[in-house]
Amino acid sequence: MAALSLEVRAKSFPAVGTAPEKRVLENVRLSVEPGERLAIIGPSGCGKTTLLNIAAGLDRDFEGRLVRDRSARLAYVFQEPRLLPWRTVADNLRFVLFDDDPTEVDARITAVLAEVGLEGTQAVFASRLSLGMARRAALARAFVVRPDLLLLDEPFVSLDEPTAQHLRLLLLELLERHRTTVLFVTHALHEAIMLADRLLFLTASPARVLAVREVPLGAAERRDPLAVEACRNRLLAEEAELARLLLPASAAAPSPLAEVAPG
Ligand SMILES: Nc1ncnc2c1ncn2[C@@H]1O[C@H](COP(=O)(O)OP(=O)(O)OP(=O)(O)O)[C@@H](O)[C@H]1O
Repeated sequence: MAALSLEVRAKSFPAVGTAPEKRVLENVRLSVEPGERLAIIGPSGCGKTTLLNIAAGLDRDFEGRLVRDRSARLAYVFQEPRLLPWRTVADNLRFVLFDDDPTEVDARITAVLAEVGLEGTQAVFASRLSLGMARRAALARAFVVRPDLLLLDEPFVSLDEPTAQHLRLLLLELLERHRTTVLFVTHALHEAIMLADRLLFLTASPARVLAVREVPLGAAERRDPLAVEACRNRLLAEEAELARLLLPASAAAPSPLAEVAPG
């Protein structure tokens, strides 16, 4: 059985004031197998976050069907870290572990903070963290629940490229170590190639599925920026429609920096 199976026949946001009703998603189907990592890629504002919210069960106002094991533990890393600034790092993690044995909780928090490179920060208030550290803490809060299904919405947006790359490598390490099932959203094809097994491309709004492609890279190649770049260029060269979707018309030479800007 798939870890997640979703069919959105239609999703619209109702008219508000002078803004008319907006159709965002149309006939989008996807499924994620246990242990698989699926990336959703599409232009800014096409409906990626909306789709992720539906997959999470946060938005039930759509035509279609969501099938997910209700007993599966779900973690969601939002576009913004969404930490509670008045709580310490440890308390932010403790907040999502309320059902667990309190004697085990501290050890789990210490271990996961070490995994994300935040050892020794238990007592630091979240408001004191840099954005890079806050994003690490948000990853720690997701992994501390040992999720059966992890949803990520552009988890490295607004970071400088070296920091983002550092965190991508860290996330890849965590995903491989824990064999986590993942559904994640990004606008950056090189990030998707690095982290995902399969890529689902959405059209501009109202979003439909444009294409689904496997990522033919092994663990070592994912960590090699040149191999990722070559894979990306191959994909864009083979698929004219993807290139039109992801590259500005003026882009002469494909490069990660030429991709659509984050929203
Ligand atoms: N609650 C809402 N009410 C009305 N319109 C909304 C609402 N949430 C999102 N939208 C609109 O739906 C469309 C899709 O938004 P969504 O955030 O899902 O896109 P996205 O692909 O994730 O964008 P980005 O790449 O900028 O993160 C946008 O036009 C957005 O303005």
